[in-house]
Amino acid sequence: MIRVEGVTKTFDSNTVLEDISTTINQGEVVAVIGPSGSGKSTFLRCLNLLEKPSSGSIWLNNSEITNLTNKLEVREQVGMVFQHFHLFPHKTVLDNVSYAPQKVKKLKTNEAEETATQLINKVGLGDKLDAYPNRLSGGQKQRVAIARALAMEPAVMLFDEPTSALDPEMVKEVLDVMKDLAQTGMTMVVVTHEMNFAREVADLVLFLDEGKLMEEGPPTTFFNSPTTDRAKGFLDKIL
Ligand SMILES: Nc1ncnc2c1ncn2[C@@H]1O[C@H](COP(=O)(O)OP(=O)(O)OP(=O)(O)O)[C@@H](O)[C@H]1O
Repeated sequence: MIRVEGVTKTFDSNTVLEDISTTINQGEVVAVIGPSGSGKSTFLRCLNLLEKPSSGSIWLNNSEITNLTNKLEVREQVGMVFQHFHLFPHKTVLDNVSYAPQKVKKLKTNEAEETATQLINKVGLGDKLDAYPNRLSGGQKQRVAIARALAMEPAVMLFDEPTSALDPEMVKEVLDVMKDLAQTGMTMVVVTHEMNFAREVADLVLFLDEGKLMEEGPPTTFFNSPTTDRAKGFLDKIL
């Protein structure tokens, strides 16, 4: 579904990703793990062209997207959830979720609102349809952000440290929504520091260090028998 071939990303003279190649198959949940500054977010942002690779190519469903000028086409297919929610502050929960399908997919208001309501119910916020973001907790905001991304019916969902800005008691409610989503067969790429999520939910772990893809494999292999000193050192520090 997503193929990454020899992707390198350089900011000025700083090489942040170096010759990354991997394949993310349909329905797979991929956890991207690594120390701070290892390039995880940049890798994720290359997948939906928020960052353009300096070299190499990205393929989505066998079409190369690396040089597409119409990035909207990619964003429709690849949803993204950020650490800091980015909800529209002056729109209600319902309007936040139904806005893009009306604007971009040209859905009629009632159609968009019907789908949005279903998604908002699914993330457990059916009683907050008319609430504004400033009345929601961080965990609730993030669940709205997930519903909003899903409203575009993406083929792939990217999550960039979706629980890092949350108070600890709200982390679980967001991870639970993500687990449910994984069970529906959604293809998901998740940059995360939540090792239990990676262990329990991911099909594949990508371990990045200093911009290099150092290890790639199922979580049991990565967590139980990492092969590189870098991964061993990282796991020793955090587990
Ligand atoms: N737009 C940018 N311009 C210049 N340098 C950048 C830019 N974005 C990221 N970088 C640099 O790229 C490197 C990797 O950053 P990135 O955010 O991808 O790492 P990360 O592994 O996600 O880190 P963290 O876990 O701390 O979020 C860092 O040195 C960062 O300063």
